[in-house]
This record gives sequence, structure tokens and C-alpha cells, in this order.
Amino acid sequence: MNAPPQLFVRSVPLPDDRDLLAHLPDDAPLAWLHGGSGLVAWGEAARVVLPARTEPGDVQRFTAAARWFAGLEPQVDDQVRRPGSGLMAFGSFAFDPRSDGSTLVVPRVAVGRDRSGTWLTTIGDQPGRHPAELLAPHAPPRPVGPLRWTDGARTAEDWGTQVATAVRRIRGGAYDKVVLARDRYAEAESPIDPRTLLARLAADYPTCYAFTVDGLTGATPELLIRREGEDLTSLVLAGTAPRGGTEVEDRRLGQDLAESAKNAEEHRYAVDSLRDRLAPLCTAFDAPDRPELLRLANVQHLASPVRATLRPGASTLDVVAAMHPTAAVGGTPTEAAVEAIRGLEGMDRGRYAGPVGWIDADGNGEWGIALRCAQLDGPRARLIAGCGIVAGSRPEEEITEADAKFEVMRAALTDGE
Ligand SMILES: C=C(O[C@@H]1C=C(C(=O)O)C=C[C@H]1O)C(=O)O
Repeated sequence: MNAPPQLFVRSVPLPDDRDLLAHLPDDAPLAWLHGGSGLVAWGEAARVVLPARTEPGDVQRFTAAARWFAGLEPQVDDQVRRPGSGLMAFGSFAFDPRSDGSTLVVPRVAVGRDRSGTWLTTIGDQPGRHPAELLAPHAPPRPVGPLRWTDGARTAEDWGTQVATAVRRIRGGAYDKVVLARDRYAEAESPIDPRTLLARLAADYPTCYAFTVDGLTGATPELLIRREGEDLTSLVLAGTAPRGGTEVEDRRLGQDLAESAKNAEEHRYAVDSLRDRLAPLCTAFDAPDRPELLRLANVQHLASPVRATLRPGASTLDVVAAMHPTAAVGGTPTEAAVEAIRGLEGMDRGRYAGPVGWIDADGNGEWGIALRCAQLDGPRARLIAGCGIVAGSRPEEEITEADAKFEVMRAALTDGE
């Protein structure tokens, strides 16, 4: 880890109501968008990359990142003083401590917006200088063009066989729940512009969190944690049904989901594990007795909005470290589930299903679970989607559910839809 540079940070109000995405250049953009608010950023004032580790359950990538960020000690002129103004960083962490790619990036320029207005933050190694790229006009987002689709580590059928294996092991008592995912590739003829995907994702999924960090681009419905001062909020999702073709069918599918014992069990594991993990870090935990229905364009989920109060001294990335992996993306019990994932999926998840989001110097921030996303690499996109498997799961239904989750990025990658 290099010694962090001396940074000069300035945040000023920006009288601007253009779409946040209109500010973003195509070169390594960073974004976190939620219903018209959020942060977009570009350039790199500082970065830390956390190496892969071999110890099971290792949280070193989170603690080392937190230490690095706390050690930046910039000179700050923050005339905005809102969550996200002043010094901030985007981050994205690998699902498995054994994978590479975890990082925090402090951008050179960020534009933020919340209910009270828009602001501009510049971060550089010299005081009072605005980076030249601020003034540069950006080329408009490029269409994706034709795509060639291929399977990743497993075909749908092979993956279904792994699901059946997991169900057998669950019935045999090896673990209670495991979330299994598979990957697919889309190859374009030229580099894919993340801004094109973000614009489509933000339009189609306004209640989700559209993000891009180091090419990992998606729209997740699942908020791991939002912190404002000492208040924490989280949205636990587990349990999924398709959307209906008609209003009546849609309502029936939603009602079946709400009444399904299999989905209630899957959901309960997720809420219980969150409560256990937050207990040492929080003074209050409030979850509804029954989950709500969250309707998205592609699927509907059982959702529990959770509130908690952070204990003094606990940091945001401590909370992220304690929460990851939730039962919604790992399983129950965690260690056995993560070990099963390594064996059954036959691939490296990378940063899929890991925490993605942003943090500011006061500890405010928003972290989602990187779902409904693709890792972009030039003209290639690697899509990953998965499903929670419990004793009552059926492989054919899980294949259909994973396809519904792939649909988010398939549509975002498809021009003219
Ligand atoms: C694992 C994914 O989604 C998770 C699994 C869900 C389920 O199995 O019902 C629902 C929401 C997410 O917590 C994914 O989108 O890839």
C-alpha cells in the first residue's frame, strides 16, 4: 500500500438540475444513482487495492480499506456539508476473501445530488485548482451494438444439476440455505460504454441503486446499509416470484409469494442473520414482523426494511464487514454455505454479490449488494445471477428465476428495447 498523497478537497453548491449522468465522461466513470439522486464521479485522486487472502471468513479487505481511508487526512473546504460532500470514495469488494479486485477509489471530481440540491466536489493534490477535465465536453453515450452470447462456467442445465446437489445436501443436514449463481458472457464489437447501461438501468429500475465501479455495472434492489449520522437502514431481500402478464396474475403471484412457506423460510434466514450480525455494533434493531412485497420490472421480492442505531465507535466499513455475506447472497450457516458455493459454482464470483457503494469522511454512505450486474471489460460483459436454495427448491424453477434476474442486464445491454 503506497503512502496516501496529501489531498485538497473542495465542495461547492452547483446550480444545475441536469441529469447526473450528463456530467459523466466515458473513461472509468463511477456512479451510484437512486431515483434521480446520488453521486457520479470520475478521475482518480487516490486508490487502494486490497489483495486476496486465503483465511476463511477474512474481513481484512474491509478493515484495511477503512484504515487507509481514515488515514487520508486531507485539507477540506466543504461548503455543502451533506452526506457525500467533502472527501468521499467509491468502493467495491470481492464476494470471497480469496478473490482479487476489492478497492476504494477517491475520485478527482464528483457531482452529488440529494433532496436539498446539487454540489460539486473536486479532489486534487494542489489547493484551489480545478482539474481540466471538468470543463471538457463529453461525447454522448454510445449504443452497445450487436452482441454474441455464450455460457460461462456452466450451462443452465449443468447449473440445475448443481442446484439438485445442493438440495440433497440441505436435506442431508449439511447446511440450511445456499445461494448458487451462474455466469454468462455477452461480447460486443466495440468497448461497452457503462453510461449507456446506467441510463437504461436508472430509467427501468428507479427504485433500485444503479452503480458502476471499476466496470462492475448494475442496478441492485438490495441496500446492505445506508448510514446517515448514527442511523442505519437496510433492505433485506430474499424470496422471489415472477411478475404476472396481467394485473390479476401479478397479484396472484405476489400473494403466493407472501404465503409460501419455502420463501418465508428463505427470508427468515436473511433477517435473522442480519439481526445477529448487527447486534454487537448497534443499540436498536427494528424489522417488520412480516416482509413487504417489492415489485420490480422483472421480478417481485419479499422485502424487510430494517432500521438500527450505530453504537459509538463503530465504523461504517465495520458494519459492512460484519454484514457480508448476508444469507441473501451466501447462505446459512455462512461458512458452510460459502464453502459449498466454491465447490458447486465452479467459478470465481469476483465482485458479484459483494458490497458496492460509497463512503464519506464522516462515515456516511450507502452500500448495496452487487446484484443484477455485469463486469465490463472492453467489449465483454460477464453477467452473474443467482438464487437462494433451500430444502424445497426445484432446479427448473431456480433456472427460470436466475433467467429473470439476468434479464436486468440483458435488457440494459440491448439497444432499442
Ligand atoms: C442472488 C441474487 O439475488 C438474491 C436472491 C434472492 C432470492 O433467492 O430470492 C432475492 C434477492 C437477492 O437477495 C441475484 O440477483 O443474483
